[in-house]
Amino acid sequence: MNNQTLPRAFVQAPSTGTTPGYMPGFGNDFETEALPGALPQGMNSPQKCNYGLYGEQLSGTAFTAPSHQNERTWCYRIRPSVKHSNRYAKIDIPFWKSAPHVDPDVISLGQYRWDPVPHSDQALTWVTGMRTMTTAGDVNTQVGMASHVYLVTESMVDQYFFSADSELLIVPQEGRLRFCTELGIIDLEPKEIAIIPRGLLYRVEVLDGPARGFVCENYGQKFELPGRGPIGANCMANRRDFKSPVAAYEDRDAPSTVIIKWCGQFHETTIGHSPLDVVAWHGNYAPVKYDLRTYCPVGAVLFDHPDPSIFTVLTAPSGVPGTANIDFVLFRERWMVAENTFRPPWYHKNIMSELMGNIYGQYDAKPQGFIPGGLSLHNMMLPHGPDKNAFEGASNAELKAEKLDNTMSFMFETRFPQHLTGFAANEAPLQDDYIDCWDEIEKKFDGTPGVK
Ligand SMILES: O=C(O)Cc1cc(O)ccc1O
Ligand SMILES: [Fe+2]
Repeated sequence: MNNQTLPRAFVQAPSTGTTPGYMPGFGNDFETEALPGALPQGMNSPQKCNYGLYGEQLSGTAFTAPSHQNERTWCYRIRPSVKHSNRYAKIDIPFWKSAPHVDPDVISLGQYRWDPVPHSDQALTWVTGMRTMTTAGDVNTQVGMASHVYLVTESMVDQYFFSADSELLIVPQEGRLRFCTELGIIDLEPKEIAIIPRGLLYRVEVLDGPARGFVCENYGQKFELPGRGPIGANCMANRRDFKSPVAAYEDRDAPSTVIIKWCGQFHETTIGHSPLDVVAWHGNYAPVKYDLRTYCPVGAVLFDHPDPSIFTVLTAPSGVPGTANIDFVLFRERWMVAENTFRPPWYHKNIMSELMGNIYGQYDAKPQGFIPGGLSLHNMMLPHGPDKNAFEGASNAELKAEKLDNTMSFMFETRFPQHLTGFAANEAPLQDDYIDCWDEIEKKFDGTPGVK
């Protein structure tokens, strides 16, 4: 056994605890071991690893990616992941779709809004309970995204999953889930988000169900923190508020299945043990969670309404500077103080496609109809903005300092048009009358000067 001294920042995993342990930071180079001395020091590939562990690298970026973007993690595990007992067989997961997926019978051009997708009496896991609402781009060329609603009632038992296609940004709206991953355990509840990286194996357990939420499946370059520009080094999302799990492993022999999403298709193989057998790891490619209540919004302090990019929590670049594959934007509680200003979002058409979800409360541009658990889609270049009531209310409101309270909605905004799935168009509770919310907007112009 190798008796090296543990580094100062070392975090010990709880071997049995019910509360997972976390390490703060976003994209840090972490190191963590569940057994003392399991992590080699000063090198990655000793001739023999301590405890008889196998060393294995998980690369999240090309080997040659620029160093500030290069991400990989070294795992020290009971068995190498290549040990599975049969070839991959295709399986059908009918409601989880991938781009390109253009249903010829569905019209994606339009302003759309949905009530919360209801639970059914079906037992659904993280994999079978995924309901794709929209797809954008192309999973094979690694551009674009899909948006999903998850409806989960059952824990995965001796079943594991990974997506080779994507990282998943998870936004819970109801219920609590536990993500038991190769790199440790993340518990997740509403007002928090998590990112599960591409290729990382995990099992999802229901802590408090049924669970519902939203997922942004990112086919492209990883989410990162947006540059703050002149805002400086603080506010918006701060790195220390992101938490990655400490190492936690299972040494359990049980016939199990591994489901793999690969190029938009699902496959299964069998394995004789829990693959969550990483005893120690170090690196910067890791799952992470973040409490949205720690997001520090920056906004207008005198007049006008800035572009919503001011509320970007995370951005996934597309290769075109400043034009994201996906921005994840948060509309949370904040003070409204702008003078002589129409304070809610303005009317607009946007080259980017905006999918929104309501986590809780009321959204200022749509005081009615956009309810917690609900979604809306304003696709590429389609006009939208405040409904009639929001417009009249905000145009006539006394402009004192006002706290927008009890509000948390978000947007997955992508440079690619989003195509509705058949599920979104025909099975999910689409509000047929959504566009009527702008019906009553009247012409005020009569050719005479003056405020109307
Ligand atoms: O359409 C929406 O409600 C999202 C949005 C909010 C905002 O403050 C400005 C622009 C925008 O697209
Ligand atoms: Fe918008």
